[in-house]
Amino acid sequence: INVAIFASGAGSNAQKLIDHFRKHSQIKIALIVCNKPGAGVLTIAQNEKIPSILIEKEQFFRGNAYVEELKQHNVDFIVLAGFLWKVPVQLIKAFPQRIINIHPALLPNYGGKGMYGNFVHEAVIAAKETESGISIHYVDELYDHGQLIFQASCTIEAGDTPDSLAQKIHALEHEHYPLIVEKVAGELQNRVK
Ligand SMILES: N[C@@H]1O[C@H](COP(=O)(O)O)[C@@H](O)[C@H]1O
Repeated sequence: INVAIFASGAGSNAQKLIDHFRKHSQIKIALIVCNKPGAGVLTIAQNEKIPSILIEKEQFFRGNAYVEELKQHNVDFIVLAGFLWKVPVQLIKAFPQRIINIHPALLPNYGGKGMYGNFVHEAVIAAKETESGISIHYVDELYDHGQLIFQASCTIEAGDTPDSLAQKIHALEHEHYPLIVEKVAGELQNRVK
């Protein structure tokens, strides 16, 4: 199973996924797709010698959504890891039940357009929530909306700030995302056999 990681930021989740699947016999991180010039994840791709493509808005939303490029890299499964653009229907149709995303909050709360990075943690803390967490879900036409696959939570202590909460959330993401990708992509492997 060839996996493409879509990311817009630093790429800490991408790095954990690359480390986890480095010696994996069935699942390979085959491509990094990024929409932000200079993003940290592009440096990770270079260091790891993994092909990467920098995508343009025009072609992504009004062109072929890079479906051809993904096919050229024999991509079977797409993992969003801090990718900030909504996935166009064309791409969802080309990869049915083969695109998953991780969101740094307990969906269905604190999801949707504009709800990313520290904006999420600020909103969670402002609402005086006592817990937060991560949500991994299949991607559909709406932001942070598709069928849930997995959630894990952490408590919010009195002194927590958006930054300290972000640290706790990243720890949960790095612990669980590689294992969930392995499980879901592994099931795909059995489906395509
Ligand atoms: N969607 C969110 O964006 C962040 C990306 O972090 P990184 O993987 O680029 O470090 C993660 O917290 C993820 O949940």
